[in-house]
Amino acid sequence: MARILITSAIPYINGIKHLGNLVGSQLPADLFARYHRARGDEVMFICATDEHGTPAELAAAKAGKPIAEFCAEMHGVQADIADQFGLSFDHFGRSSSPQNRALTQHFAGRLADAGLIEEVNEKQVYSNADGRFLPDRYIEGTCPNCGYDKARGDQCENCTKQLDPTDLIDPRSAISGSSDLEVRETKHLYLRQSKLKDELDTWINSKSDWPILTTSIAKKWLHDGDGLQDRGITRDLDWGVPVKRGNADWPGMEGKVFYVWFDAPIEYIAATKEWADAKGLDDEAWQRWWRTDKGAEDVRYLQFMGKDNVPFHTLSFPATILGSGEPWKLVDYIKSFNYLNYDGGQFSTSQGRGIFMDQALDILPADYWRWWLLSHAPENSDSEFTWENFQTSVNKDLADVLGNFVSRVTKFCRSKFGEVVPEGGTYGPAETALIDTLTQGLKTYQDCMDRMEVRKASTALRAIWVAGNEYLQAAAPWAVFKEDPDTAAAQIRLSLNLIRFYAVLSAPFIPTASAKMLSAINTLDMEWPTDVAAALEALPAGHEFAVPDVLFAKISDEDRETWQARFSGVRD
Ligand SMILES: Nc1ncnc2c1ncn2[C@@H]1O[C@H](COP(=O)(O)OP(=O)(O)OP(=O)(O)O)[C@@H](O)[C@H]1O
Ligand SMILES: [Zn+2]
Repeated sequence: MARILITSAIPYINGIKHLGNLVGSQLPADLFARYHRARGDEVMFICATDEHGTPAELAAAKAGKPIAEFCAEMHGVQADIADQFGLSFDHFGRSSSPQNRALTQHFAGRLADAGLIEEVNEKQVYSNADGRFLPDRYIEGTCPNCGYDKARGDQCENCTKQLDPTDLIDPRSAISGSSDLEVRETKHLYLRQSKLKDELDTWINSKSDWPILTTSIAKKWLHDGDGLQDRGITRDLDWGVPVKRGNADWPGMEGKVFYVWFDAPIEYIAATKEWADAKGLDDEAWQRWWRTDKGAEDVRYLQFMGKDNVPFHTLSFPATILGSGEPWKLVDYIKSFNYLNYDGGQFSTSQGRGIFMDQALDILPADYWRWWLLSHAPENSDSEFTWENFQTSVNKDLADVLGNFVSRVTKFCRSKFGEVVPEGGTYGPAETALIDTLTQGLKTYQDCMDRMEVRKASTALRAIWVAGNEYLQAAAPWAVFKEDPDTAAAQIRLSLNLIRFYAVLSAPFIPTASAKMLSAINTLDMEWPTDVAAALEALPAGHEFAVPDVLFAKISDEDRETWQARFSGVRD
């Protein structure tokens, strides 16, 4: 039994996530958490909400709520939707937790002691009307390059030129619109990542099995231009982890907080402590996942995220861990994703474009989405959600192949033998051939899952479903029954057992349908098959079952058109 630690990139708190966010982080993480549990591994699956930073403050202000209240509420909303999507976190924490506050301050203290933090005096734009420093992207003005009048202080969206806020003509606050701005001196802490460059480079180079997307992004940041840059890890904000050096105050840093990207990955660890605390367990319970001096040396740690998160997970967070000089567990494998696009454009939270998790569940159960998203995961390139493709995939894979098999077998059995696994007959060459095909198919499926190839795994699983359908079609028990009911009984006995086999193998992808299949087939036996022939005898003759309701309804052209129209605009 292996021990597998899995973390999903933590979703930002400012709103409900779209399907791109889901397939780029939480959903594939859940797929592998479920798979490893099914294989008998001990799994710790951690996610949380990412709650600090200016966008959260602005979202709270827009909602007319104090920030702490807003975050608590949104955490509840996200937790509930995650649950409805079947995301099987062991703990869904909050980066604003006291555990994360303490641990973030602890890491900062260790890094400072190791000489890896530099105090830098900077000039930054202060808005008198807003009573706060403005992050670069909250300063708007006219682009000196192209004249676009809504250029941001970090970049002009129109001509893509990288800017400094002081480059803007007629700068104003993007929050209040006020042009009463001034440049003030302020002090910030920088993480001296450049000092760890060689160590990080060696570590990345040792990861020859990582997705190219992951290592190429890491290497670009390590080597392009002047190489790995030091990174500001503090901000002049109210909402965040107060800057402290361990337990001690940090002179000159009063009233400042750590930058959200410093504390967010630390929350993976802190959330595991939240889990232990919530269960009334001692520190040993979470440290055995995270401290190599306390039992974590045999843990395999997998991270999941979209491509924009890769630099922080390949460089900044490892710099924090390595720089601390303490025996914290480093990630073993980073599964990163390209982007899922929506119907000819991008998903966008700020513009409300695309399908959001709550809306998706409003129209169809989670498994329809899970199947489509995972079987079209943007692994090797960006991929695109279109309603046509979604309709085709659901109707063909789920309704015609898997759903139809379950329905035909159970209904035929009920009509000829009753709702009980029939006895009599023996298996012949067709059954032996099927078992061979399934044995090969199972191996392929496991290999893909073990290599963490999501799309290929879905293809392999589908091929396993198809094999059963083809067998049933060729065996034709409905025709055989008239002449030779015993042989038909053997065919149906095998097919009913296949339903259990399918439920077990499919559970990581479509857990709800899988549970429905198991409940119809009336068994709690979810043992992962090692020997296909034996697995197909789990339900003996005489075992009772019930014909389930329709597993997957087909999507009609009318539904597709209605939904396409409904989701063509922006959400309010
Ligand atoms: N279109 C997308 N396809 C796949 N993954 C995505 C997509 N957009 C964001 N992600 C990933 O989703 C995860 C959660 O993202 P987060 O909540 O931080 O939102 P975000 O990156 O700000 O996205 P958005 O700006 O669309 O809200 C991250 O790992 C991110 O890389
Ligand atoms: Zn411009």
